[in-house]
Amino acid sequence: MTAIVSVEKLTKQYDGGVHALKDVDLEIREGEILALLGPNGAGKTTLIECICGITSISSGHVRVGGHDNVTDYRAARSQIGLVPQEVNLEPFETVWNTVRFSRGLFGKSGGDDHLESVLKQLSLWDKKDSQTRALSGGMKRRVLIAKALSHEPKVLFLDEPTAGVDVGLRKEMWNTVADLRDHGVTVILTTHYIEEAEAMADRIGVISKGEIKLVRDKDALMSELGRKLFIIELAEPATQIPEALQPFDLALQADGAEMVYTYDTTGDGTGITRLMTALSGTGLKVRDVRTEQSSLEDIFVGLVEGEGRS
Ligand SMILES: Nc1ncnc2c1ncn2[C@@H]1O[C@H](COP(=O)(O)OP(=O)(O)OP(=O)(O)O)[C@@H](O)[C@H]1O
Repeated sequence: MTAIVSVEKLTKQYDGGVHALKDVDLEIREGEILALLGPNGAGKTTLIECICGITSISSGHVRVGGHDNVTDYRAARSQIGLVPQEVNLEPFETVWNTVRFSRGLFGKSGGDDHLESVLKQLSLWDKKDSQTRALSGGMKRRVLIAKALSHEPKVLFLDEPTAGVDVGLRKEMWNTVADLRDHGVTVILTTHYIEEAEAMADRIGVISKGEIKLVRDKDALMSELGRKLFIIELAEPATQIPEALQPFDLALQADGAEMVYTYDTTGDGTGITRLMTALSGTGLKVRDVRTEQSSLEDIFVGLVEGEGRS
């Protein structure tokens, strides 16, 4: 694994005493999409701003592409593209001039080929001569991404890319980000939306009260959560699991009124047919059956319990 960003024991205490980040360790892999999920005030923006060098760090180290973002600030910063939460475009400027200007801010001249390929990749090439005020909301957000990619960074940060946008635009943004990843861009995004992390990320990091609670491959997390409960409500409560049902490892709940079978949705078969066949031979009468599933939301809520709303 190559780490493009490496965060070591990062602490941030704002003037006034807020301890926004506590001993954060994080490695971001080249080519991945990492979603940082956390409730309001968890420290997501502070973490991004510390990595990007916008906010000073209190202690610890951040390296971007091997460059320390304090002692080697310019080199570290040049590797980063940052897409802010707010759309902050010059309304009367053309798309082309907007991205050229951003590139110039990093002291880079030329690069028209790069800018052309970025605009094409983001489906903005036919809008290059349009003023930004004439663009749709989705296009404006894509211009922000084009600006952030104008100086050829290695890693792109998106701070809540879909905050306050409608469902259609949100899906459009998900597709754009997936496409960027397919073109080799490393993406770190922050979000409140669990379904957004689920839709886009290769890995998910959960941050709460300034601490990273967990960083896991999404697929591993999902397969862990892929467990489902098949609940059999009995007409008469049972005092024990009948011998014939022992292989199914059932649990009794609700004072024996329910038998619970846990199965893995990612496996080949659920085993429910075999269970029901075995059940019919026991003489137990079934009132009803239902299924329940644990979700990423359950885990998330468990991890950040007691904090602001997500
Ligand atoms: N400039 C600042 N000065 C003092 N405290 C700050 C400053 N910026 C953020 N904080 C505090 O640091 C903590 C983390 O805030 P941060 O904005 O990083 O969280 P967040 O996870 O991005 O939240 P949100 O999802 O609401 O944007 C909060 O308690 C916040 O009030």
